[in-house]
Formats: sequence, structure tokens, C-alpha cells
Amino acid sequence: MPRIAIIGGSGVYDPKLLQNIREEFVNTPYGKVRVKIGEYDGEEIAFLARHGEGHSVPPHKINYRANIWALYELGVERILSTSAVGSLNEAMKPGDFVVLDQLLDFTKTRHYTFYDGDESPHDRKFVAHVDFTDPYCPELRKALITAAKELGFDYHPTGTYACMEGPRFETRAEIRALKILGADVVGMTQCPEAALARELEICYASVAIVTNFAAGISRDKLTHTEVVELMAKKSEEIKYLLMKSIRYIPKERHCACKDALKGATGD
Ligand SMILES: O=P(O)(O)O[C@H]1O[C@H](CO)[C@@H](O)[C@H]1O
Ligand SMILES: Nc1nc2[nH]cnc2c(=O)[nH]1
Repeated sequence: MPRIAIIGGSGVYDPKLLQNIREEFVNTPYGKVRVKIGEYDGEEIAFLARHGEGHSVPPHKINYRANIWALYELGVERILSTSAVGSLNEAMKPGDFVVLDQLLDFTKTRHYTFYDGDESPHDRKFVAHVDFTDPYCPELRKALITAAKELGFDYHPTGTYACMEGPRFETRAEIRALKILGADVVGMTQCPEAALARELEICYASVAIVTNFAAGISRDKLTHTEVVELMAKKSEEIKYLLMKSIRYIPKERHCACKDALKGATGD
């Protein structure tokens, strides 16, 4: 039973670090999910391509609830993910790794919770308001930071991620506004993915890879091609970072993530 899962974002479509990979289709109340399960360092790791293997699912159409529920069903307690981002912070340049610690959610049309009261398609038919002060698991963040430092990568131990609806990239004015609001990087997939993990008391952290300077900061036209090309160049480093981070994940959880529902339902 995999305790740890990796969600690969743009440019991270196959679990290069795993051996003896098998494929499982997990049925969830939100739909069926294809998960690869393999071995690394003597333990089972689940891998899920956020956009599907051929990047066929755009960010605003990803079935985030099915994805996170499927990992929960498999027994996953810890999720590490990758996110390709644009940078608003001149100190965070293309190729840098950013261990996210904060989020701003500007998405519009997504499904944000598992807890829809009587409408929930499962037996959790209650209302829940989870604490999200710190959206990322401190223990997973520490593992990513320690690994990045040890590998000598260009990394930033904190970063605020603004999640836009997409699938278009941002306007110059939107980036100007996000900068005033304190965002360091911008993407399209951390919301609701991070919050849904918290709702199922799963630890979640994401390492963002800067693929470009954001609209209005970059002098060039923004393209998904550039994103995928940079991610391809960084694929080995991303693999090593994930492999080394996994080794630093404590076996026991002492973070608040595992008790996220305590007090959230009012009981
Ligand atoms: O966040 P990931 O899945 O890495 O994808 C990023 O890359 C795409 C834009 O090129 C957007 O979907 C953005 O969110
Ligand atoms: N929203 C958004 N996502 C990205 N992913 C990679 N670069 C970008 C960007 O500039 N904006």
C-alpha cells in the first residue's frame, strides 16, 4: 500500500524514479483514476500525471477531487507534487526550484470540496471548514528543502503561488496586481489540489519549477512550448529532487495535517 504519492504536473508525465511499475484504475465517487504504483528505495510509491499522460486535460478541467480521493483510497498519507510556474519575483529565475509555502486562489469554476453536505456522493455528508492557514505540510516542505540544499540546486525555501483559472496565461495588469498582492509565482493547478488533500488529512507539498518570467515581466510571448521545454531540461534534476526528498520524509506524521478534520465539522 503506497504511503507516498507523487503528482506530476506539466512536463512530468512518467515516474522515472520508480521500478516494477503496475497500473491501477481506482474507482472514486468522482470518477475513475489511472494511477501508477511502483517501488523506490524499498517502498511503494504512487504516481499520477495531473494532466493525463499526454497532457490531454487542461488545468480548469482536471478532476482534482477524483485524483485526491483515489490516492486516499490507496492509503496515501503524503503527496509531493510538481508545478510549472511563471515568476513575478526577479530573484526567482527560470530553472529555479521554489518550495511553496503559501497560496492565493483566483480560480473560478472548479469543485473546491469533498464536503457538499447531503449532496456529497459518499457517506461524508457533513459540512467541514478545514484550517488552511498554512496550506503546505511543514514536514514535506522540510524534506524538499533539505534535498534541494544537499543537491546544490538553485532553490527558494518559500514562495507564494497565485493560482489562476487559465487556461490562458495572464495579462500584464493581472501580473501587476498579483505582485502587489504578494505573489512570487503564478500557475493554474495548485487550487483546489492542495485544499482537497488537506480535507482528507493528507500531507501535501509542491515544488514549483520556474519556467518563465510572468506576463509583462518577460519581454517574450509566453508559450506552453517554453514551459514544457524547460521542464524537459530539468527532468533529471526534478527526479533527483523527488528521490532524495522521499528519503527525508519521516515515517511517522507529527504535523497538523493528519488532524485537519478535528474541529472542522463543529462537533
Ligand atoms: O501546474 P502544472 O500542472 O505544472 O501546469 C502548468 O503548466 C501549464 C501552463 O503551461 C498550466 O497548467 C500550469 O499550471
Ligand atoms: N498561470 C501561469 N502558469 C504558468 N505555468 C508556467 N508558466 C506560467 C505562467 O506564466 N502563468
